[in-house]
Amino acid sequence: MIEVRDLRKEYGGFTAVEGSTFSVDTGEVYGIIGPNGAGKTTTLKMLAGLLEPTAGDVSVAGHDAGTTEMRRKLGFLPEESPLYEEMTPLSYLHFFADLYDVADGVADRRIHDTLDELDLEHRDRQLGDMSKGMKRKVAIARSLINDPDVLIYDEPASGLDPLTTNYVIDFTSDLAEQGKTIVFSAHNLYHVESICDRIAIMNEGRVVAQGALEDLRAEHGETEYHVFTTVEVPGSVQENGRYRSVVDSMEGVERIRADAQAADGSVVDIRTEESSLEEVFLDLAESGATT
Ligand SMILES: Nc1ncnc2c1ncn2[C@@H]1O[C@H](COP(=O)(O)OP(=O)(O)OP(=O)(O)O)[C@@H](O)[C@H]1O
Repeated sequence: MIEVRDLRKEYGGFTAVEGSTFSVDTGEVYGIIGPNGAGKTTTLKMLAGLLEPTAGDVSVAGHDAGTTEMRRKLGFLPEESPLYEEMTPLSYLHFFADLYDVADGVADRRIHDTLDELDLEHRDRQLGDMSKGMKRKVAIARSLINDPDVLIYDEPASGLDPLTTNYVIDFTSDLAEQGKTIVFSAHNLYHVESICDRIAIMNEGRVVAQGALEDLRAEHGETEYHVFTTVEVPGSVQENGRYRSVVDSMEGVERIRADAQAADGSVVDIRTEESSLEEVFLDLAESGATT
């Protein structure tokens, strides 16, 4: 659905994005994470056809980025969505429906259905008088006005309280279940972990790792084995009447088993702990790894 090849963006002499190559399948949720300034917004804007790449290719649903055909298939949610403050949600959304040539009857139904799904109250209040969360919901409704196949969301839950954040993330996940293809950036790795099929980690303009979380963990993460024994073994700490040792390999587990047996004890429990996305991310960001 989305193909990105060798994408590069320079601002003046500064390279903000370099050599990005990835693809997103139909119905997939693809998360882009990375520290501040990694190039996420720049990448998303190029995907949405709002920023001309210095080099490289982007195609969305078979159309080049920026073409009218592509825009009709796409909904973009910017990181900050300035709305026309004097408009109400209804007048604002009808205005954009007109821009997309959505027939009046269809627009009416779509706007009300979407605002119902988003649980937006006070639809006749001016946008300038609405809370941040309400404004974000209106911006999300705007991204859906043309019933696009592809959604590009730049930090959809940025600056929202935890309740509204959960609402927006769940809503995004529901959109994916309805078959939309979604690319989004986020700073909250838990959200990315919970709803993304695949993830790209960006650092200093480059995609330094990408894949399903399990693959990223296998390639860049670590597995820790927490081994509980009935007796003290070298390196163990006492915990609730037993002893816990932490090792990073099965050989380590076998060594502890042998140590425990030699002290007339035994292994009573082994727990596996995988690196979280946060740990993989921090390792990659700190090592400045590149692909
Ligand atoms: N219009 C611009 N002119 C010059 N430099 C820019 C411009 N827009 C972005 N940059 C620079 O490009 C780099 C990437 O910025 P970008 O906004 O894409 O990062 P980001 O990963 O989205 O960051 P954040 O998480 O803080 O939103 C940064 O160093 C930024 O300062």
